[in-house]
Amino acid sequence: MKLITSESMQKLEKRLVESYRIPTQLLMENAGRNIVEKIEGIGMEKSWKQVAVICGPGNNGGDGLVIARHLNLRYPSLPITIFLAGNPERLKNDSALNYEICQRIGIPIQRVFPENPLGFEPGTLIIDSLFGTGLSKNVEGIFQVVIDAINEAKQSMIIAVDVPSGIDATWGKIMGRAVKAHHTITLGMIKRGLVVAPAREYCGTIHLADIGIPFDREPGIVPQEGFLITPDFIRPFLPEKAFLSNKISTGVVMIVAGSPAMTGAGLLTCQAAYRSGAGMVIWATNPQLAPLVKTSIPEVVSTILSDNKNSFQWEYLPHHADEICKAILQRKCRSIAIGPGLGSSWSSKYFIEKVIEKSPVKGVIDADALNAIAVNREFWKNRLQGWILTPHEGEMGRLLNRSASSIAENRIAASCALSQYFNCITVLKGPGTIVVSPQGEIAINPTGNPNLATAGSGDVLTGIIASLLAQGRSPFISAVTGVFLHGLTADLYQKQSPQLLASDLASYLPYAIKVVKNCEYRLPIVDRD
Ligand SMILES: NC(=O)C1=CN([C@@H]2O[C@H](COP(=O)(O)OP(=O)(O)OC[C@H]3O[C@@H](n4cnc5c(N)ncnc54)[C@H](O)[C@@H]3O)[C@@H](O)[C@H]2O)[C@@H](O)CC1
Ligand SMILES: Nc1ncnc2c1ncn2[C@@H]1O[C@H](COP(=O)(O)OP(=O)(O)O)[C@@H](O)[C@H]1O
Ligand SMILES: [K+]
Repeated sequence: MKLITSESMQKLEKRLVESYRIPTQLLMENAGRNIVEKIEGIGMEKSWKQVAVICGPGNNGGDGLVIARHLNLRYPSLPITIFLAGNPERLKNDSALNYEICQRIGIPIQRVFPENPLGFEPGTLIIDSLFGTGLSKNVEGIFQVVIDAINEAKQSMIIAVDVPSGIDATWGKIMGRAVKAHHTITLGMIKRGLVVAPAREYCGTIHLADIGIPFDREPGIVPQEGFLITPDFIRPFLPEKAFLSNKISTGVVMIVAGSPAMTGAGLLTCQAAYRSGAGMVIWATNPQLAPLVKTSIPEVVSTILSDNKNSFQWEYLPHHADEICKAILQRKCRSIAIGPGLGSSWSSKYFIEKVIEKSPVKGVIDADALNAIAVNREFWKNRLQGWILTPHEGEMGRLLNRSASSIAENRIAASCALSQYFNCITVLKGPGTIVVSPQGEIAINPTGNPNLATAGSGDVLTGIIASLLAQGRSPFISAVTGVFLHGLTADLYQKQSPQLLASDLASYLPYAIKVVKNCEYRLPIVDRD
């Protein structure tokens, strides 16, 4: 499902208004009335004491004025007040017209001044029409006061019109302050910034309302600025074993993960690779771990790396890289996953770099392997074409030589920067995982929940993506399909149990695959009814 930026939405509307000759007044009317219809589906079964429609200085405020009028028509006994933040004399065109209509109808309008701050009594339905896609700078002064008052309202429901005010609808940034809505009814198309963190948390449930423009009639003119991953999109790329397939033709994965202190990382990665359809999983393991591998996952084939004769504790050494490259060829591996639980010693860093440099196949670079790349980032610039990097914000910060908090502020921009720098596919993990290609394709994942914040869940993701790669999917498609399935597994599991372990995730994965295959899953965040 296509996502759109604020700039493109405004341009597109202008263009379609011209080509279809739909007056903008009609669009605002459609927007307001269709939003009222959605509001009726969402929140009118409760008997609200009053409705507060908070209107700002632009067209988003104009939508609010139309909403107030239609609510007033449908619920004549419900007290409705319009709170206007801004000077009514400076309202323009359609907003000015709707302001006048509301005045003439006699809907109470209260102008908001800094000296008489807003407060909402419990039981208020609040419609946030302060800012939409036209927000152009950080929210300050009276607007900040209004947003704080909305967020402090008790026993109320907050419904944001188009976007929660204070959100940058292109990048998903919080512009100083933002309304924390229970529902967001977005107009025409889903704005890209709504579905990524940190903004996603401010949107509540996202609904789509139409404004009377046939956006989908001319898909060619809607720019490619990102898409939301959907079950329909990933369905053709799910694991599928052909009638004549054998374990090699299905796909062989090489896993380079785990160490004596972090065995679980390797086990989870291997398990996830099998559960997502790989024909054979090879684990490059060390002599100390080999017996454990056999008992934990009997299906795993191990390539036992040579013993370190002179050292008490086994560790990864650069010459092990040659052994792995040899095994990749011998075993006909089609992808590699490297990183989880490898440790951060200098010898493991050299080893990791050597594997990535010499490996005959490409794949997923995660965890300790990301940190090894980060230490030598200038060397790796532009050299990771075809590889998939799966950092969380901390790892991404190290890779870009920036703080994790600056990554968190604008996750899409950071992901694009990483893909550009290393020429790689980027998977920035976290709520609303982002997948970006060096060509600028941007995919946002709607699945997943905070139960995934558990040790080892990233290792499972690495195994899934590497497995899909081995099954012949392209790197971008493997990443997109992998993050969706990983998050969906957690969402489905949550219905059965509030606690998720990474090993549950690996075991439950086939169920998520089945649910998508059988078209049994609908995205919960978008209500198209
Ligand atoms: N363009 C169209 O044809 C349609 C637009 N619609 C609505 O129009 C909205 C976009 O309208 P606008 O472009 O007028 O934008 P907004 O209504 O989001 O706000 C823009 C206004 O706010 C001011 N402003 C921006 N950031 C500010 C800040 N931080 N502090 C103080 N003032 C600030 C601007 O100077 C401008 O006056 C959409 O979100 C949607 O709700 C709908 O009515 C449907 C049709
Ligand atoms: N709050 C959250 N909401 C959704 N997904 C989350 C959340 N927290 C973590 N995740 C997901 O869980 C996984 C965690 O991976 P990672 O940080 O590498 O953990 P680990 O190294 O312990 O395996 C990622 O796929 C991430 O997207
Ligand atoms: K708004």
